[in-house]
Amino acid sequence: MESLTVELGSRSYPILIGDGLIRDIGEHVAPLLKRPRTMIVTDTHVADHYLIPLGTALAMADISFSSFVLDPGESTKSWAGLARLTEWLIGEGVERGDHVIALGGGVIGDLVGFACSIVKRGCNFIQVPTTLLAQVDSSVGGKTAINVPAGKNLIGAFHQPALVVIDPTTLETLPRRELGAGYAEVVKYGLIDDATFFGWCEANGAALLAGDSEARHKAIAQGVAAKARIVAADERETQDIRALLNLGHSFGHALEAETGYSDRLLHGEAVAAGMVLAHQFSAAKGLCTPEDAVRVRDHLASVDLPHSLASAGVNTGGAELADHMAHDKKVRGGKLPLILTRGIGRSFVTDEYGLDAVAAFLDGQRAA
Ligand SMILES: NC(=O)c1ccc[n+]([C@@H]2O[C@H](COP(=O)([O-])OP(=O)(O)OC[C@H]3O[C@@H](n4cnc5c(N)ncnc54)[C@H](O)[C@@H]3O)[C@@H](O)[C@H]2O)c1
Ligand SMILES: O=C(O)C(=O)C[C@@H](O)[C@H](O)[C@H](O)COP(=O)(O)O
Ligand SMILES: [Zn+2]
Repeated sequence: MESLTVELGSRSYPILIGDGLIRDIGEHVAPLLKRPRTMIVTDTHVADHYLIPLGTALAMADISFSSFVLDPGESTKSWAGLARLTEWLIGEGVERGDHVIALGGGVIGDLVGFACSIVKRGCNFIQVPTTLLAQVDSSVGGKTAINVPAGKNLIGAFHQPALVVIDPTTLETLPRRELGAGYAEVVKYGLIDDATFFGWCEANGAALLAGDSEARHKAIAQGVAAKARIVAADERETQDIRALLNLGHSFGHALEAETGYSDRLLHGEAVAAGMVLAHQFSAAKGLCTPEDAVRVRDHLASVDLPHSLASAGVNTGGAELADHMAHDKKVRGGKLPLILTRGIGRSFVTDEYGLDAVAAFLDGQRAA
């Protein structure tokens, strides 16, 4: 088992990574609990595979539990999902000192984290991520949220988990399309500030997606370490450091809004197309070379991820897409900071370009 810490002073927490860890989770959870009781929240797909193993591991550590199983998919990350979950937690008699377990992908993690930030003005939660996306990204860092019609994650809170337990073997049951969506967030770490890791992705991405456990392990360990480092440096995204984790997201969230947060375009798929657009926009402004943008597009295309407006299934005008972007949480003084790049692994934040420029660029991409 590997262990690293998200260094946040009194709110620091460990991330444990190990094959089969879900079956030994009791020994890691028990020391945190004020009473030998917990609540597991998951979705139907994940419950089919992992609710019994997790429950058995807790029972072996003399921890009693109840469980709540939600519908899978992005629509659960909503006011309705939040209402159902918070009412269930209160009905279960959740106490502030309790630790609720979020077992699942980013949807369950974001929803449970947000519910735990507000129920009884805050209780603890533990992330047990079961998608590649959640293992390399969403389970760490404490961004919690639901979606609303105006935009992605617009209602939420920063609320850090008390523990993250990553069992990479859970990815063996994850559908290939979901694995690909998570892979986009893996590639993101290379594009932010680690050109060597992007090169590793080009060489090893296909093997990872075909089930190579060594490649999977390297990607998770590398991704989670990068995320822990960035979150520790700028927990609340106030210093243009954590904002780098939004590479591809201003464009991507607009694509998700356009496709109705539906199965038509998964979050990671939207991020893949968004990262290509961010590189193409940077190239159009002379910030990076056209070859850099081509390299990013070609790699994402080679693993069957969306890499253009057309392959993301979006044919909307630039102005409408830019309207979605105006709701971005990073907007300050009416300006949207964009994550652009000076080359592979050289991303930076700038508010030099207005939404008009973005809209005109997107119209050009639509026609391309
Ligand atoms: N908080 C953050 O920092 C952060 C970071 C990135 C993404 N996100 C959010 O995460 C969400 C996307 O998360 P996701 O990609 O994990 O999707 P998800 O949670 O919807 O899970 C994807 C699908 O896979 C199923 N599934 C999960 N684990 C499985 C397993 N091991 N075996 C079989 N099926 C399994 C789920 O039931 C679901 O149908 C988005 O809402 C996005 O905004 C948050
Ligand atoms: O943890 C972060 O910070 C991220 O930006 C990670 C992103 O992958 C994630 O999708 C995040 O939810 C997007 O940021 P948001 O602030 O727009 O919700
Ligand atoms: Zn994301």
